[in-house]
Amino acid sequence: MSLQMVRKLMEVLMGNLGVKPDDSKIDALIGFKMVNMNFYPTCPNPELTIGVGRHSDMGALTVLVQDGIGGLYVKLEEDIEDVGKKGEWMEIPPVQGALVINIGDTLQIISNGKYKSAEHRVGTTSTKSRVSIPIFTMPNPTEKIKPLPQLAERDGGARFREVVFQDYMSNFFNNAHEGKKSLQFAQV
Ligand SMILES: O=C(O)CCC(=O)C(=O)O
Ligand SMILES: [Fe+2]
Repeated sequence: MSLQMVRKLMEVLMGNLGVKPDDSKIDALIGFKMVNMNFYPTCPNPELTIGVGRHSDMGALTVLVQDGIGGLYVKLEEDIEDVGKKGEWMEIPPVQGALVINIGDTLQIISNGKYKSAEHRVGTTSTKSRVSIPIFTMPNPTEKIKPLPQLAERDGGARFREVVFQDYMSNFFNNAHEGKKSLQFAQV
């Protein structure tokens, strides 16, 4: 997936909220990219071992390539028929050729909470090792992020304060991950 497609996706997601940030704003929100390569070796005691603890990603959108092993779980934000109840963990089954797109904290902040960042975790298995490659698109470190003014106005107030992304990132990396606690840094 090219950055072009992530930009398009951002435009669609913003369009659904009835806002149209200009191209330079969108580019500033996704302009900083990082690729991780995760290897989860087989684990003799998967029930005692965490692959990645529960967290949300800090950027705008994460594009994730996973192999065929599985082990990525996302927490349901609300009841979904035939899928599960709010608060339950749902495995995101690997689908050949498919990418997983995660919403990150930045998108939650700029949408004034309309989009929720996905809380997720990774489990391990005793029989197969796993590889995943997330591509994180994030705001430029000097970018100030806050709810888009049009949305804050419509909602009768901003639910998040303005933060410089660099500071958000420091807070994210300097504290142990505990679900979506990272977002509290930007809460008003
Ligand atoms: O391995 C995965 O599927 C996800 C990894 C992850 O959540 C992360 O690197 O932020
Ligand atoms: Fe993640």
